[in-house]
Amino acid sequence: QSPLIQCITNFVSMDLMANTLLSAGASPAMLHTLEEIPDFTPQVHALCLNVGTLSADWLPAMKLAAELAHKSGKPWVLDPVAAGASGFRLRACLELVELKPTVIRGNASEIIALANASVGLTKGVDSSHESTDAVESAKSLARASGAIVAVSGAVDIVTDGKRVVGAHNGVAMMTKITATGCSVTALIAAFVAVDQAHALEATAAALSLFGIAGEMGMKLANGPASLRMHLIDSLHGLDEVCVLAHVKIASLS
Ligand SMILES: Nc1ncnc2c1ncn2[C@@H]1O[C@H](COP(=O)(O)OP(=O)(O)O)[C@@H](O)[C@H]1O
Ligand SMILES: Cc1ncsc1CCOP(=O)(O)O
Ligand SMILES: [Mg+2]
Repeated sequence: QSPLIQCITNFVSMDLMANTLLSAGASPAMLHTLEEIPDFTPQVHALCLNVGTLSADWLPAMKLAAELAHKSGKPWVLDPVAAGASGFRLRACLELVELKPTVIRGNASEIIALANASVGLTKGVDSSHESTDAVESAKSLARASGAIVAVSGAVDIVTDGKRVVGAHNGVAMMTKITATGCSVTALIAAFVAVDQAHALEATAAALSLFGIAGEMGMKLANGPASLRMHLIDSLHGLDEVCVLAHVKIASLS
């Protein structure tokens, strides 16, 4: 279906995120100017908001885009990068959560910070927790927000507040490439755009597929830089037979 995905994202991630969407068959558009949002956002199939390099002047565009997506029945996905790193960032993330994201995807430390509304000891954009440490936080955030919540890590956890699913694909080397988390959030937006009625399943499938591409890519890679290239090539080359042979999604609840 090649869904059109609007991404308002951090400067670090723009290239890898756009290439991830293209290699998966979606159409990325990195449009973030406030003046363009009223014309453009109602036309997209899904929206991805990412606060990685947030500054105050970007926030009104993010909020307007989220409101328009919600109003026009389009899914939108939030990546609360480094949510617990500062009061400014945490407040911005909490305000965005109020605007009804379809999915929230973060690493474990981000989901714990958001669920507890707490600023604290952080490693910035990286996680200092395992995804399994964040299951209860993810469930309570899902219940409080109405969003599907995904926690990435060695096991990617996806919950709607009741059901909990684990996607077990991926390789640890993916954490050594900047913006893989951002990019899988955008991939989730593309998957949810195609199957909005099954947002939990679409989220788990996107995480699993990205992980499978990482596993395939790792067979050809020598380190993070070559994995970045082979991850994109592998994502582009995935077919149904390969996905069905490697997908590892299991119920955890
Ligand atoms: N230990 C791991 N083993 C396998 N895959 C991992 C591991 N840690 C993270 N990943 C994968 O790397 C990608 C980025 O996740 P993560 O590093 O948690 O996000 P972020 O970059 O936002 O912190 C995801 O696809 C995730 O499944
Ligand atoms: C390094 C960095 N700094 C601000 S945003 C960003 C990218 C984070 O990407 P990811 O969360 O996917 O690791
Ligand atoms: Mg991240």
